[in-house]
Amino acid sequence: MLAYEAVGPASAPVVVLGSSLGTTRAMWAPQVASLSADFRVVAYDHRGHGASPVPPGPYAIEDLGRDVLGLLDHLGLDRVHYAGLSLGGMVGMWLAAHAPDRIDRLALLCTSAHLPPASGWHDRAATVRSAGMAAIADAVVARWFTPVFPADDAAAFSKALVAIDPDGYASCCEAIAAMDLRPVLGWITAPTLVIAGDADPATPPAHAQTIVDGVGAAMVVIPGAAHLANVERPDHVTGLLQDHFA
Ligand SMILES: O=C(O)CC1=CCC(=O)O1
Repeated sequence: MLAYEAVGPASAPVVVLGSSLGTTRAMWAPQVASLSADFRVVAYDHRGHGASPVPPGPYAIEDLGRDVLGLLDHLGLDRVHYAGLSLGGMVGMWLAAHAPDRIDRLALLCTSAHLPPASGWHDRAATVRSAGMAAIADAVVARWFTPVFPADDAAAFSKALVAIDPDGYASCCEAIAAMDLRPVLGWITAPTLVIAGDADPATPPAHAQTIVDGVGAAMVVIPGAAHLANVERPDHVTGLLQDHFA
């Protein structure tokens, strides 16, 4: 069972939050306090991350999506809103396409339906398996925040990244390498909001546009945000999620 935390009124509509590769549910701290005033917020750790189990890899996005369906079943939740950033957004697209009866409204942040080249993900998986998470930390965190983001805060995210299990992280890299969700975007019927950071070098706004074109979604580009836009522009992102799920 995935590790999770649930905050907010037990009878309120549920918002499930899926985080990015190399982070835990703590990534959503800037949103949880505000969202939990009106929603039951369930933030979880992907398999291979945080306090969730690390089954043997490689993983597929479908595996991560079925983990979330298992969590919903465990919690007795038939239908929820879902917001996912990056890897969390990939899981959100899979869920909304393959389990449309379980997903009410969908928010996809700083994510992509297809993120080649696969060789880059296999190289990254091999690096962390042989040399550990510290070998990739500086390069990864440089894509998460713009240069004006406070260095101490970036260092805290780097420390959390280095604490992720290398096998779990590598197996999620392999899931991204094999992912191509473009053919199923048209299956998504949930009202969808796509959010991009204007300075995101990992999943730039062009990737968001592909999702918008495939789903028929609304799109917002956040100024002054790199990949972890919900951390760098917390109030803007929280407001968008509150409006979309209201
Ligand atoms: O780690 C990166 O390079 C950016 C990223 C891609 C998928 C994800 O969750 O983060």
